[in-house]
Amino acid sequence: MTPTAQPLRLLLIEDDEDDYLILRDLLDEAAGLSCHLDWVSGLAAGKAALARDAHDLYLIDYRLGADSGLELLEYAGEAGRLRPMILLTGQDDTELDARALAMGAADYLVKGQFDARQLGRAIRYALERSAASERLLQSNARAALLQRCLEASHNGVLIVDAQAPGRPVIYVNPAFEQITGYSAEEALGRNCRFLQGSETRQSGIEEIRRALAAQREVHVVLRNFRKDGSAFWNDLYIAPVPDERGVITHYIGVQNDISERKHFESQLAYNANHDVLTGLPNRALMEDRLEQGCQIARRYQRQLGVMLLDLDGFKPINDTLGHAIGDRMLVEVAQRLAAELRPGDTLARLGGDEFVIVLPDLAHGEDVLAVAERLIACVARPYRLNELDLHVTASIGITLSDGAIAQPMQLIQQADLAMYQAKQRGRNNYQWYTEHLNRQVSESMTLRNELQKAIEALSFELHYQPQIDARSGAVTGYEALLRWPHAEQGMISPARFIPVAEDTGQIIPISLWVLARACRDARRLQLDGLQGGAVSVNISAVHFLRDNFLDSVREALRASDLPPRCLELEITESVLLENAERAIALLRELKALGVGLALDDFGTGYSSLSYLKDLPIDKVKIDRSFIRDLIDDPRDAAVTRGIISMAHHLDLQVVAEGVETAAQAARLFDSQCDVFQGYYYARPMPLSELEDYLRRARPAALGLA
Ligand SMILES: Nc1nc2c(ncn2[C@@H]2O[C@H](COP(=O)(O)O[C@H]3[C@@H](O)[C@H](n4cnc5c(=O)[nH]c(N)nc54)O[C@@H]3COP(=O)(O)O)[C@@H](O)[C@H]2O)c(=O)[nH]1
Repeated sequence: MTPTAQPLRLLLIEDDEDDYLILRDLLDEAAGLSCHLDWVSGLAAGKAALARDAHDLYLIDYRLGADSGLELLEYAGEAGRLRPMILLTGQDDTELDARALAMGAADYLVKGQFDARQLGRAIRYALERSAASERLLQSNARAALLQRCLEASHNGVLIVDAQAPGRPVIYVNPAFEQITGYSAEEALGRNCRFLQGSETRQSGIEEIRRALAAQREVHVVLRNFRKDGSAFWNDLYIAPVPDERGVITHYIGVQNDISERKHFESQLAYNANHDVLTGLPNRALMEDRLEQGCQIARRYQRQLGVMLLDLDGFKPINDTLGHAIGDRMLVEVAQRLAAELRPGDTLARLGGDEFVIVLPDLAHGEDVLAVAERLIACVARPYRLNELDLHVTASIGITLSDGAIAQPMQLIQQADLAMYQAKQRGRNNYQWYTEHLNRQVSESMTLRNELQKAIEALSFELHYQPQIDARSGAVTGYEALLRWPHAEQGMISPARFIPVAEDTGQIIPISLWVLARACRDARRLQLDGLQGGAVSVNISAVHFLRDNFLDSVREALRASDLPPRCLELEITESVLLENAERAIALLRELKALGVGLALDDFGTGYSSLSYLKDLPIDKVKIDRSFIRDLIDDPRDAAVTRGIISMAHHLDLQVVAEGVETAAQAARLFDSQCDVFQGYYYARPMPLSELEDYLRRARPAALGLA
């Protein structure tokens, strides 16, 4: 009986008041029973009281007028009332006793045959039995709920008997069956080792053994095997289950198949280190391999070779045929390169069409050359993609190390410099990194910085070199030549800084300044009454190909008020390289504007004669490399004559550059060359000197006619 401070509340359902009074007196006498007795009479009042459920125990008389107390037992049973009920009768009837107990009565007492002590004991027993069965019911309900939870769980659960020999499995839930493929019948009675397959030496298993020995819980991830032999990652939590005395009687294991998560994690780890397109190591993994390579080279006194390979001609394929084709080509390049390397080598893709090759174990540094040659050859084979034969080549920069380098990534920078050099040297070749190359690059960096300061301070000058008419000796024009007076290095040649400026884009402000200054100076000469003809300005292909080049010419003319016919633009064949049609269209617009056009350095570089007839130019300038050996080398003389003849047939004037001697001038004159320019006549000079020169110039003194 639950100990309570409150007296028990009892209800007597009885028609006879005398019986109520007798019972009340007996209860008062019953030792150890503190209770309060209520009384109702009749079946209806009894049902109502049962429905209210306000009492701890009911004493029900068998005879309720014409009704039977058994009806109340039945009613309570149907209503799910669980309070103990004791049936009281006037006579001892075994059959009635049995029926009453079957219908849920806790006891059966015959009126007049029990005393206070017996009544008290009957009530106590009834209450205790009722409490016990209520506890049992609750416990059964809880057990049923736990069972349902285990059955519904997505986690596999197994219970092991810790006391039985071999610790057999005594329970597995359906999720366990589903994860492992073993049915409960197949799993029960066995030790869990059957899930380990042959992998019994996993560190997790050791950990489980230690935990079980120490009787503590453990969480491990094991590689287990399903019934069909396939492996799965088992995220397993095992806890010891003690009984009331603290003795471990069972172990419960909760397991989860985390194979998918493991796969995803390893995919993530793979992706973090590999290029998704080609599957090659990416920059991160390459860095790692590079460091390892340096360690190997140091430890075993070997050479480490690092190559940076960049494809030539990949961009136009990618841009014109689309990225799908470009991607397929990159994959094929990766496969071809990989096939040329040894297992210990690393081929990585840095992005775009750039690959790194790390050769960590070279006996001789030169061994890298054979590899480079193989790589160049394999890349150059045609690619059959979308029924097209496509071609790319490779430029490779190579550097070597003995591994003693604090920052291995510097090797990539070195290889990059060498690769850039390979590009400059016509592509489809390899170049070594050298200290000299390094110096060149760092000089070029310094030059860039200084050039920027010069641009900002406008510390350039223009010198002018006269051009002489071969027949009359008159000055027909003068070429503007840029000069950069440097505080420490003196006059820096444009041949040195213009290529750097073209690379960096610094050529644009420089070129705009030259154009504006040349137009302004030419206009000043005109206003001073000096007849020098047109001023020729060298135009970099980088500037020429800018969208607003035409506007910048117009602006220079407008700002200086120079008539367009007094300006001549010298372009080189390189302007035609990228987009010849666009370049020719632009030349036509310039022509329409009224400026003169000359093709500079003719005979060098691209020199495709087919386009020459379409160019709206006025002049070609024979490169001074032909003039230099004109007298001694009959081939140069022949080329020069050929150029002059061809130009005349196309109605173009010919200017010879770099005329240094009278003999050269005479030979050129004989070959019908129209205009001479060179030190023989005058060196490039500042504007003030040009003014004097033009004042002094006498056609008869200069001409050969
Ligand atoms: N985009 C621009 N390029 C420019 C500009 N100014 C010059 N340049 C180009 O730089 C290159 C080197 O020019 P420079 O050192 O000025 O040399 C020129 C002449 O000084 C030189 N020359 C002239 N006569 C002789 C000679 O008899 N012998 C000899 N050894 N050299 C001589 O030739 C250069 C002229 O070249 P070109 O332009 O091809 O007529 C040079 O490529 C310049 O074009 C500029 O403002 N913008």
